[in-house]
Amino acid sequence: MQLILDSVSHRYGDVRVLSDVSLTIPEGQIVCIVGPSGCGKSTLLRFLGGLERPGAGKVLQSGPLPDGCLNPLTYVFQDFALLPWRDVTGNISLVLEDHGIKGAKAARIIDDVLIRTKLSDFRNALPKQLSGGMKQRVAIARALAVSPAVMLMDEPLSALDAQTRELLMDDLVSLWTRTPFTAVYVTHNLAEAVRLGHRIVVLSRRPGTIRDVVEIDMPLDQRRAGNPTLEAHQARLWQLMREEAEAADKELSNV
Ligand SMILES: Nc1ncnc2c1ncn2[C@@H]1O[C@H](COP(=O)(O)OP(=O)(O)OP(=O)(O)O)[C@@H](O)[C@H]1O
Repeated sequence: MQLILDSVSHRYGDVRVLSDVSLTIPEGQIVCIVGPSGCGKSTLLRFLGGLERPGAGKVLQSGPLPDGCLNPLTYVFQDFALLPWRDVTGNISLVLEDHGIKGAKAARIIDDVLIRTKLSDFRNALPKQLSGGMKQRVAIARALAVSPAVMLMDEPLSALDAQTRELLMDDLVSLWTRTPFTAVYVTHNLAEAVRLGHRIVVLSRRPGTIRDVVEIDMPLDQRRAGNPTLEAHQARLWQLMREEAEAADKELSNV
């Protein structure tokens, strides 16, 4: 399934947040969204997920859902959003219980996502016993359990330290390489965007419009820190972001 934003604009009261954003999220790709603070990235994600409707324009879904899909769209948040009183298995089974899936069928799905996220040895751990990186793996496993058509990821690694972020990026790359998934990935971190994004959408300052779309056709599993092509993309993205961030800064200081 692919997601399409068609001329989406929105305002909250007097504040124009997004202006005429048209974008396609192709099946099997990770699309990163970057842009200065407050330009409407999370708002865009909420529109894509159907949590809110834009004031103008359309959000469309096209094409068939993946086999076994329980939720077409699922979120992964920065703060993990795990239930503290449920262990790893319990946190994952929750989303299956919502669909009446229990017993052997649930166990099969849970085993599969635990293997894919390297969590099999931690199935009985409570969230408080886990590091931040492991908690985010549980949140990713829970998202995968519903076989979503599109994962909507809002700064999923930004609460983690730099080393853990690296490890999680490696995990996301190997997850995608084994079974390509579709994701919209909001981040402030340009190194993350060039590592994980097949396509990187740069939004302008508020009201967010599409400033540029950068395509990177290097396979994810060949992208290494220090690669000159990636560094060139990152420098170009920073140039665009810098202009927008500086302009946004000036606007705020004039208020
Ligand atoms: N429910 C809401 N009601 C009123 N204003 C809102 C609401 N949600 C977001 N905003 C405003 O809309 C603008 C865009 O917010 P949004 O969170 O989408 O930006 P962002 O690009 O994700 O920001 P950041 O990078 O800081 O996370 C901000 O000015 C924010 O204060």
